[in-house]
Amino acid sequence: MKDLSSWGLIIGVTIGVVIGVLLAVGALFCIRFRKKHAQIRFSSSRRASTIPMRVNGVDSSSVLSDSTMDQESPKHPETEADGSSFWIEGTKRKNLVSVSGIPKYFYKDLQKATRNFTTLIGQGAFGPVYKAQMPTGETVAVKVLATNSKQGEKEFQTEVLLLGRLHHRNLVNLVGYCAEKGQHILIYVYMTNGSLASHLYSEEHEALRWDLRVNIALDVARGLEYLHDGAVPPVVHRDIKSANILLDHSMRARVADFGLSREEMVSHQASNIRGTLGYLDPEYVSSRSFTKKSDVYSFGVLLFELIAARNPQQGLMEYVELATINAEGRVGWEEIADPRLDGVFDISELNDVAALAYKCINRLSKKRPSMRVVVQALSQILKTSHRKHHSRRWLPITVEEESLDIELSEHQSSVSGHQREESIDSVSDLPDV
Ligand SMILES: Nc1ncnc2c1ncn2[C@@H]1O[C@H](COP(=O)(O)OP(=O)(O)OP(=O)(O)O)[C@@H](O)[C@H]1O
Repeated sequence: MKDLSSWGLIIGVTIGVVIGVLLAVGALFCIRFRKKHAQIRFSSSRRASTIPMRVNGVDSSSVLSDSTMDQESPKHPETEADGSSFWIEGTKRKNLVSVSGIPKYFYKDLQKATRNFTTLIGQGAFGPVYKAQMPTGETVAVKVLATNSKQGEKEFQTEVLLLGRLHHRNLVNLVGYCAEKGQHILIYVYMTNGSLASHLYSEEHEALRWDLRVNIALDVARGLEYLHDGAVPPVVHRDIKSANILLDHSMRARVADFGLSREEMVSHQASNIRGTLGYLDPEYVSSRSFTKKSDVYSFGVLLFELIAARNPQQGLMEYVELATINAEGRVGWEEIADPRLDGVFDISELNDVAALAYKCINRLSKKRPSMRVVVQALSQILKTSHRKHHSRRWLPITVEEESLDIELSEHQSSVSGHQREESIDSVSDLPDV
């Protein structure tokens, strides 16, 4: 009897253990299945919201000619962990982030911020641009896509997708967009000092000092270098011109309007040619194939614009060609210097910048330097200028000279703070023309 009850106990315990093990295995299986299911759901939603066009240009950027430190445009202090800014909190559409990670905004809030679209800054080929005062006090530029433009639809999609992945301190970064009520709107960082063109050609502004012009050239070169060599895949701007260079409160320059493909920009004289007359690479015009070197050509024209303050659509290049008869592209460029400079510039520095510009506008694209080499050359020019100013400190100088010197060195140190050691010594080391 005792034997029988102990057998019963053993059998009972064994059955209990078996059931327990089966329950544990079942529970484990359930947990693993749920985890896996959740993973599949997560990755498929990520796939749906991520367009595999490019990885973020910043994360994937290769080492550029100047330091990659602080390469990204300055982050707003109130930047969320996911990288999207919430400086227009309350205006930004809640829980809605676009496919490109650029925050989406309500139309009615933008309407309010632009006082019902009455704060017009200017009108571009893309549509009108308004200044907007956000509830947080932040000022932004709001570009409303012309609704009657078919091409505008494409531009809008291209720009939001592309710009969402491009960030650099020398680019006019996109900070938001709105796609509502048939309207397509792009929101950009506001550039207080307007376009470079307005500073070169409008009497409303004081003449730009020479040192500022060289700093602006370097800023633009860095922005372009990032587009060419830092972004993955590379971006060719296609419309580098002084109207597309915008200046912030401290006169630092940023490249605007990249990623646009406007039909309105098509020259009326040569069909299917995109860009702006006066800046167009002649090789592109004949071959119809636009390359990074076509941007380099337009940048060369921009450098001459900075030197001479002459509009490329009003004979700048003819003026340059005349100057080369004597200068052979190396010296004597001071003849074409902007009269508003009043002769206040270092002649050898101006000749170096002009010689660089001349190499950029070589008719043969393969003889033009890359933007990386251009950045190196301009950094070198600025470095030499900075050194000259420092060595002059040992000579007796006037009070005015001293204050100008301090101002310049402050500006230069903010520029050179993120430069790496250059690998070329002078402009003459560039590919020969
Ligand atoms: N982010 C910005 N901050 C301040 N002003 C801006 C900004 N973006 C554009 N603007 C100004 O708005 C006006 C229109 O600019 P937009 O870029 O649309 O055209 P554009 O460059 O003048 O001409 P196009 O479209 O033919 O290239 C210009 O005066 C420009 O300086």
